[in-house]
Amino acid sequence: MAIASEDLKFTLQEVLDTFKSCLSEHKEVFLEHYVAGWRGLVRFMNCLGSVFSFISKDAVNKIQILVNHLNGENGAHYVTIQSMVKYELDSQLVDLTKRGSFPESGCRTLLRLHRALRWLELFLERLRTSTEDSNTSVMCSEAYNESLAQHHAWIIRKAAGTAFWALPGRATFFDVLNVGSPEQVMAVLGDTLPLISEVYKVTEDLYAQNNILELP
Ligand SMILES: CCCCCCCCCCCCC/C=C/[C@@H](O)[C@H](COP(=O)(O)O)NC(=O)CCCCCCCCCCCCCCC
Repeated sequence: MAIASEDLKFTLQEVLDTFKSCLSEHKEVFLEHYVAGWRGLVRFMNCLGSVFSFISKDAVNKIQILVNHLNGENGAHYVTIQSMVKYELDSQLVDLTKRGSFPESGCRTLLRLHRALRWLELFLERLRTSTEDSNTSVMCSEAYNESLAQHHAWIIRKAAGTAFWALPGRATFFDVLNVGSPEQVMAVLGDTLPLISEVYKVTEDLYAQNNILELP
């Protein structure tokens, strides 16, 4: 499976690099790189098996909505998350209290990925501090229950919970990451996590300031 391994190696490095290039010096988040980071994550998730495909389908769908905004005629307003929020709110392109005319607004679409980024942060932090006998399914569901689950209906929580049990064990998971020894995996996670946390925090603050953390 040399090709799959190469692919994974590339993906992890890509995730690291894209999250690195997400933030401008003024702490703006470039949407193009944010989306690229998600593409890398999804590619990685696809290698974990087809039980995750209902999750990656939703992520891909949301990534595509954002790419369409970026490439659309108003693309210039979508260069950063900050400019997107300002443009969509000023132009009243966001459903604020109930779903209506703008089911594909950039603001509500990105919010879903943003919440998933919190799951990722919690999961990777658990992975980084795990020991040989830690269980990836448990780490994954704990991270999920502390974050995304609160925003999901019962049926989605149930499906996600079932999929988590199909995750490979820690040793296999680390092999699949293909960065080298467990120590090297820990080091890469240690490099990646602060970048992801920072992007998460900047986005969270922006959404809080604009009072759009609960968009329908
Ligand atoms: C590693 C195993 C992957 C576990 C992923 C944990 C997240 C579980 C999410 C379950 C989502 C189920 C699909 C449907 C979701 C939607 O209902 C729901 C709401 O959308 P709506 O308001 O438009 O209706 N959508 C969402 O919340 C967005 C979910 C996006 C999930 C993306 C997950 C990507 C995970 C990437 C894993 C990479 C691991 C990398 C390790 C180095």
